[in-house]
Amino acid sequence: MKKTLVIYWSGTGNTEAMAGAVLEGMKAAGADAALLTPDQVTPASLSGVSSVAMGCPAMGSEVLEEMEFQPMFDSIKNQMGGKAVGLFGSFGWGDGEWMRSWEKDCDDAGINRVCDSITCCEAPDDDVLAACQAMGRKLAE
Ligand SMILES: Cc1cc2nc3c(=O)[nH]c(=O)nc-3n(C[C@H](O)[C@H](O)[C@H](O)COP(=O)(O)O)c2cc1C
Repeated sequence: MKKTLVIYWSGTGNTEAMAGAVLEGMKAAGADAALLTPDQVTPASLSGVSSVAMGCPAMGSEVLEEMEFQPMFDSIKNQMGGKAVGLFGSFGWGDGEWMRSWEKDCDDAGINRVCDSITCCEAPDDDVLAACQAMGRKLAE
């Protein structure tokens, strides 16, 4: 059974709803899948994990959430080699710049992004939740 993770930060629940749908997809595909917030992530969390979905909304000025998520991401980004990764998150008024920057940061760190990133404006609708479930299934393949 594949071991997978969803790691997310959410202030008002929009990215949390996306994370829940990714987790559902992983479980539906038979993975041993867990949902973690940044405070729950340690280097040991990644041990034996083959795929990781990470979710964070656009915060600050088109950046990741800076108090919890960004430090957690910085602490693990060099341990993601060999893992399949997907990114997701909600935004409000921008054009998705935060996600493009995050993708570049991942690519520069050699992280293997295997799915198109999923973004949505504010709360995810049914189509977005279905796409999140599909991301989870793909990461559990
Ligand atoms: C402090 C703060 C900064 C934000 N900065 C941005 C931003 O730079 N660009 C953007 O599109 N949305 C921005 N937003 C809007 C959030 O990304 C949006 O409300 C999102 O749905 C929140 O997701 P969450 O419910 O998972 O916390 C910001 C929201 C807050 C509270």
